Amino acid sequence: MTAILRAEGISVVHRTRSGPLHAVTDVSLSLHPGRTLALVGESGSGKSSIARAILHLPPPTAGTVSLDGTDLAELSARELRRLRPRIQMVFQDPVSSLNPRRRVRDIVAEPLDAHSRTAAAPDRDARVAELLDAVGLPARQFADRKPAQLSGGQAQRVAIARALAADPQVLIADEAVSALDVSAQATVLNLLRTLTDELGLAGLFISHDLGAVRAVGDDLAVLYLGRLCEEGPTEEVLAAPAHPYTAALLAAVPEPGRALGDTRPAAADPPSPLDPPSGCRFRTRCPLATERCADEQPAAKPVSADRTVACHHPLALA
Ligand SMILES: Nc1ncnc2c1ncn2[C@@H]1O[C@H](COP(=O)(O)OP(=O)(O)OP(=O)(O)O)[C@@H](O)[C@H]1O
Repeated sequence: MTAILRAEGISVVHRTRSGPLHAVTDVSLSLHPGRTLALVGESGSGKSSIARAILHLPPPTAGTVSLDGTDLAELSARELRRLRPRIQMVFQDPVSSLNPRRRVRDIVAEPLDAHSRTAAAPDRDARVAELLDAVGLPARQFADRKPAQLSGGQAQRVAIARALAADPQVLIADEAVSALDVSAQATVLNLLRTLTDELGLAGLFISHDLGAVRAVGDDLAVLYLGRLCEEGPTEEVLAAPAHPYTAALLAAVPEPGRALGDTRPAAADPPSPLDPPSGCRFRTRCPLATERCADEQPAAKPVSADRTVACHHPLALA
């Protein structure tokens, strides 16, 4: 299967007053039409930094991002501006991402207006109605509302309709359901799933919540302190995690060490990306860590046909 978007070996280093902060290190991801990759990790693990690097906002410090075979680094500023709408993003806080003074019909039409793709007003209205329909908001009822007259879930669906108006190939949802109540979460997760299936979009679903990931991601990539721990089909990874960190996340307890039946106290907080541990970044919280883990960064290795893990002591697959 050919990927529509490839990020290869990307690193993101933020300059801070305390020195360089390694938010993302040597991460590779591929997104495929009609599939969604869920990227999961704790707060600060570098998820949003990856999303911004994919859009070249700004470009990654190292590595390449290519869309449909085009390396974004080879484009002029103008070409990049023209290509960027092919990758649309939906953010965590739907209400603040919508202009409070505009009506839903004008918000959804923003990408159409920007590119003057639809000349006549009736065409614009018809397209807006179609897009609102696609996200389950009947135009008759919603087109004239303002953001304040929408629930959080409805506002998020308007943001998704606006993203679709740009006719994207890739849809990135960055914590797009985290701020919603449980039933709105389910609606938006189902919608994202349907849209990738029906429109053949390639999805990147970013979340700290494994429950949400289970509902939407075909494939799962687990991020810890800026590095990928493991990757593979979501159901397989969740049924039998190969990386101790994934196992700890799944056990859903605050102390990963305890989740694995270890009695040593795990480090209370994840280490700082200003001074990440040597070798494997998870080793300071990992009950299976040995000296080798401190000395040597584990490379990503295949553990089955379509799964990889970066660990010196991977858990046995059932
Ligand atoms: N512009 C910036 N300047 C300096 N440091 C930054 C910047 N943006 C992010 N960081 C740092 O980079 C690391 C990764 O942040 P990022 O926002 O990518 O993580 P995240 O997984 O998306 O977390 P969250 O879910 O909390 O947003 C964090 O330590 C963060 O403090």
